[in-house]
Amino acid sequence: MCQKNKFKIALCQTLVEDNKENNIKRVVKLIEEAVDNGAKIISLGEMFNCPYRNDAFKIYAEEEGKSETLNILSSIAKEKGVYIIGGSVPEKEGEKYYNTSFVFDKEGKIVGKHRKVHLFDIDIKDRVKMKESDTFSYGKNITVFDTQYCKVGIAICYDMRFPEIFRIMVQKGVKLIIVPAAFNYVTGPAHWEIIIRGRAMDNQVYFCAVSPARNENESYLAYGHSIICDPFGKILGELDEKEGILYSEIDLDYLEKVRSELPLLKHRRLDLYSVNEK
Ligand SMILES: NC(=O)CC(=O)C(=O)O
Repeated sequence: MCQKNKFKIALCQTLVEDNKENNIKRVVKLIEEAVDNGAKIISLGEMFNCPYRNDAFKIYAEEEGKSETLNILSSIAKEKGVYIIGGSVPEKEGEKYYNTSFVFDKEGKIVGKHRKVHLFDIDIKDRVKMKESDTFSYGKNITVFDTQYCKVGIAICYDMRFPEIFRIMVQKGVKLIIVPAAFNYVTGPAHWEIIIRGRAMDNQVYFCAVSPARNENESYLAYGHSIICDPFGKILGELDEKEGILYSEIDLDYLEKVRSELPLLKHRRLDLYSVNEK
């Protein structure tokens, strides 16, 4: 029996190739396996149906309401009675494109939609270059939604580097944060784990980051290493770079214990923190 304050989460780290149908087939297979293993909230990685390349985003983009990918996720969420965090997909709306995560509840309804708010425009010389803003427009919202278990916050990849949005999520009552993300072979080893442990520990939340698996035939080499960290900053599990599913129990009683024993959120000096920054 699933208690409301303890439940199993599954992070599906799938390989992404230049073939949408195959990408979706892989995702469906792993979601079904996660359901069979008792997961109640299941998340996919950033760009799970499309290679992480500017020249692919517009070709793979779909519109909400007419999207084959979203229809499939909605049907499985409903059929299996689970929440699905639909990683992210290239979304088209009018003339604009977004890197968007759609969230489905147990009835298959969209209950959350996050458009990446910080676009990944970087140039680490001779190693990794990406300019998402060549294709995507900026999202404008911080995204939280309710589940039967707790409030959940969603961000996408590069958003993870900006701590302000997670503190706002926590002020809104979030206890679990899920970030579909595709760090790479350079920034992953350097920053992935330290960011995730820091965000989990400062905000005293469960923090999950879900990557695609690494595809050595692609130009962008994803880091993989999907990970779950508890509210004390302890890593509960981490994959390597290959396809797989990471499971963990989320224990909201433990979260309350951490918050009451080490009351960081209560000890904040809100009178000191505001700055007029341009
Ligand atoms: N891919 C991203 O959006 C971010 C990333 O790889 C990083 O911040 O590093």
